[in-house]
Amino acid sequence: MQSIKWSNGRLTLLNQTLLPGIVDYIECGDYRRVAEAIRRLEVRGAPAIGAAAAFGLVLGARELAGQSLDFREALRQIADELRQTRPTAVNLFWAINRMLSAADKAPSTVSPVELLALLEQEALRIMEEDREVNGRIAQHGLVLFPHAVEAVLTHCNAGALATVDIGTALGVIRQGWQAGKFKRVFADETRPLLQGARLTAWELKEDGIPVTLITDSMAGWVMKQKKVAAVIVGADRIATNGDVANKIGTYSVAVLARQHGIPFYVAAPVSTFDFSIAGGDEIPIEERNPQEVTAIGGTLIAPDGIDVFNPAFDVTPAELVSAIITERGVLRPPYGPAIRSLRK
Ligand SMILES: CSC[C@H]1O[C@H](OP(=O)(O)O)[C@H](O)[C@@H]1O
Repeated sequence: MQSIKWSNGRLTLLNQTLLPGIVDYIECGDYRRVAEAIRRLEVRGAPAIGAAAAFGLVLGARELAGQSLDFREALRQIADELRQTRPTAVNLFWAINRMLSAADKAPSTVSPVELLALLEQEALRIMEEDREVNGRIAQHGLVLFPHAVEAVLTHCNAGALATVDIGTALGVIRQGWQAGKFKRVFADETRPLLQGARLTAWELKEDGIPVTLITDSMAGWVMKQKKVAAVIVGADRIATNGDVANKIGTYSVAVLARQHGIPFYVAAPVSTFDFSIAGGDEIPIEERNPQEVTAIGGTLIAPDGIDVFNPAFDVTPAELVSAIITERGVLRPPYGPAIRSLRK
């Protein structure tokens, strides 16, 4: 299952809001449709959002190439529109900045058409690098399982649908299962948008990996009953001190894991680290439409107009994180020095 496809200058996104029941695709003819897809979570997951935005800039550059205007300034305006789609996943900003940097490095004499070709190559590199990074994260994750365990738990979806390839947390899970490190995965449904139930359970079932779906409120009891030996989740932004922003509910899982003496692992590429912030309290947390909480599939599950708090992410403090699995290896606390070394 490919979340994103670029072929013959056309961007195709798997519409994740319709999964698992409907497998349908969105053909993005211009950057505005890409921005809408990110806002709607038709494409979602930090690395996937970054890659989609990169190709959104390519579509924008193609639109500009035929116009007589300040190409680079107009491209920066399109980049700003893409930046405003979602605030938490740092990969969005990392990818956009990388694309603009590629354009800025080009000589001022290059034509818009030549810049367009250069931007397309950079977006393709971002996609290919994510593919390679997924594989390296999966490999490094194996060291965390020297002995086979019964099962692991994951929250939300950090799989193929959140990246360009096999995923981050689900990449580790796929590799671990293939290596016989565990026999089953417990997947939190992940209210309110159910990325666990709709996406992770679907991905793992498609791969033939035994998966048990649970509601978010069951995670503690599953741990109390010793049904899982580790937690593996993804991330949307990691601060220099190791604080981790991830889907809402992740912090609760981390606290429960600590209570039950279960290791809590985070799998994330270096592109998810935000070296500009010291701690998690600087991470912007997206708040989304209250109707995501008060309705499911258009059916009201709460009084209409009820007050709602709907943060899409929370921040797990570094002291609750047992290890961070990156493509450069496994980081252990204290995270500061190890994370700063990633920057080089
Ligand atoms: C590999 S990043 C996946 C990360 O992104 C998800 O958020 P969303 O579905 O809102 O894009 C969630 O936090 C996942 O852990």
